[in-house]
Amino acid sequence: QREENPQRQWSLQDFEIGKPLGKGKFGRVYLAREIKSKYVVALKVLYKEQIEKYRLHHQLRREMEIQTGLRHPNVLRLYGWFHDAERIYLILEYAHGGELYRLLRKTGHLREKQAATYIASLTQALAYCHQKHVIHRDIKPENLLLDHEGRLKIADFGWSVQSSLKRHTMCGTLDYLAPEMVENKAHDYAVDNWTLGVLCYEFLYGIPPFEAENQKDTFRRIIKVDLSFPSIPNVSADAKDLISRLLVKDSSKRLSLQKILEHPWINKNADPTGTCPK
Ligand SMILES: CC(=O)NC[C@@H]1CCN(c2c(Cl)cnc3[nH]c(-c4cn(C)nc4C)nc23)C1
Repeated sequence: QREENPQRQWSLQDFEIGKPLGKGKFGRVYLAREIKSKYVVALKVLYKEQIEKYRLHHQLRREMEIQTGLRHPNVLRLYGWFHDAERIYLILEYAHGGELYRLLRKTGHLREKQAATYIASLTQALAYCHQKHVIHRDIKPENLLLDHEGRLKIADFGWSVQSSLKRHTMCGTLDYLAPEMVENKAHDYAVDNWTLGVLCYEFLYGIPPFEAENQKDTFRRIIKVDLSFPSIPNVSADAKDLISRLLVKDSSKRLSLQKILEHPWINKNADPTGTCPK
């Protein structure tokens, strides 16, 4: 049957391949340009044998169906895909600003206006995803990209799920896991709210809140919600208030996405255009 928006059949011959941009989960991502339109994209190349070996084709299919259907200024677009004998190619939006992670490592920590702007963008993107019944579950700085105007883009929906009922599968890296995921309990949308708290803390202090020497200690700190605020850098009381209302063990008591957007710290500091000029 015809697609919702008729995707023409792409092939490798339609693109000029540029420099490698980095490693995704199961393949490399290249800068590329569609020859006719000169449109610049990121081309994610995945090896079929890897996908089969790790039995990931259903997860990949889910990622592709989910990301193709999402249209939001803070969600990286998946324009289409094609394959050849050994590889699957995802035609992704190219984020000119690169990984937020690098910016964070370079600057150490973000200014409050910058951090609030990114948290507001992430919250709006998650509210959009949740109303489309999608839980990302893997929001971490490595999966956050920046466009040419410094606008945040959530990428890599590899672990996102079409949430019908509560999910039980383990996923994500340690620092960003909510207690109910660490304790392998049923979890739902509210895991993304917890992660927003972790990210907000990391944007402002440069380190995630429950960082520890090893996994066991990180797990223990998460389950205990062992949260403390360093005195350096000096962070506003409003910011700490928002973080404290997100890093709550009982997932039903975490601040809702709507309430985050109404929080005083967001209202005072977030740039409505999402770009937050220097
Ligand atoms: C979230 C994710 O999939 N990360 C792994 C891949 C690394 C490059 N990916 C990019 C993807 Cl999928 C899209 N756009 C990108 N832009 C860049 C980039 C730009 N600069 C200046 N430096 C970099 C790096 N990278 C991408 C994603």
